[in-house]
Amino acid sequence: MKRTPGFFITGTDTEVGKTLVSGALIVKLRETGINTVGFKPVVAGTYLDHNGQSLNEDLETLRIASKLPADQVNHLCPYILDQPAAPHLSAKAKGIHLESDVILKAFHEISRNFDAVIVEGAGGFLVPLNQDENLGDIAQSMNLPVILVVGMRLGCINHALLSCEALKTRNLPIAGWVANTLANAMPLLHENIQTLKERIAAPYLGLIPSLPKDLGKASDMPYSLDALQFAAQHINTP
Ligand SMILES: Nc1ncnc2c1ncn2[C@@H]1O[C@H](COP(=O)(O)OP(=O)(O)OP(=O)(O)O)[C@@H](O)[C@H]1O
Ligand SMILES: C[C@H](N)[C@H](N)CCCCCC(=O)O
Ligand SMILES: [Mg+2]
Repeated sequence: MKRTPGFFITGTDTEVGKTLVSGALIVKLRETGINTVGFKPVVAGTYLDHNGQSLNEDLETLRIASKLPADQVNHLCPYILDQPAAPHLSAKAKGIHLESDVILKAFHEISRNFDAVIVEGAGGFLVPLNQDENLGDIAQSMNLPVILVVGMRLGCINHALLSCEALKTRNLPIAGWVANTLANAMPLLHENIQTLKERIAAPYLGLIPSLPKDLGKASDMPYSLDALQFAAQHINTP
């Protein structure tokens, strides 16, 4: 396997399977001996576990995949906001100004201790960070090849092609794209994938099927390691 500094995982929208793909890639890279960790620039939305501790589902998934103990979850994200909303708005409601410098510092810190970092974006590619910056700027500063997760539902063709244009405008290399089946498979799934294959100038990394019932997750809970391993079997690493 080629050496990789990691990937920036973006998606056609929020709730399209970025966390599933990020966790699966961490599992895959770790299986080949690459000491890989997950990272999120910002998360919005927390739940209370049975001990009353405030947790975020994406960070828990990335932590479990990265084989880190519970008390190290804060290393995976500099901004943990409680309200599940657009991050700059959740932050503003709490009087917090999201700073790219803070995010990049946390990213460089964690990068020092691992061979590869899988960075999961928040929402789609151009989600705002503050009045002047967005997640696309963060991806550009991190200088990682990008993987686009396409949530296979009606409308995804347009969202995927818009995302590719935005990536191209920023000269960000697309290492590949993943088709992710959401809970309900869409009509003409394979024809939709073919349409995208003909239009996205980057390798197709595979189709993740709908998770089997016993591997499905409650909406605000993390993915299980079994679910990540299932997804990992269906995608290639670029
Ligand atoms: N292959 C799949 N099979 C069944 N359900 C899925 C699949 N992929 C994703 N889902 C469901 O869709 C929801 C969104 O997935 P996920 O959290 O991975 O998206 P996301 O892009 O990371 O969202 P966010 O923008 O909030 O980070 C989850 O609740 C998950 O259960
Ligand atoms: C809270 C949610 N799960 C995501 N983490 C954030 C999604 C932000 C979407 C903003 C938008 O594009 O309108
Ligand atoms: Mg996510």
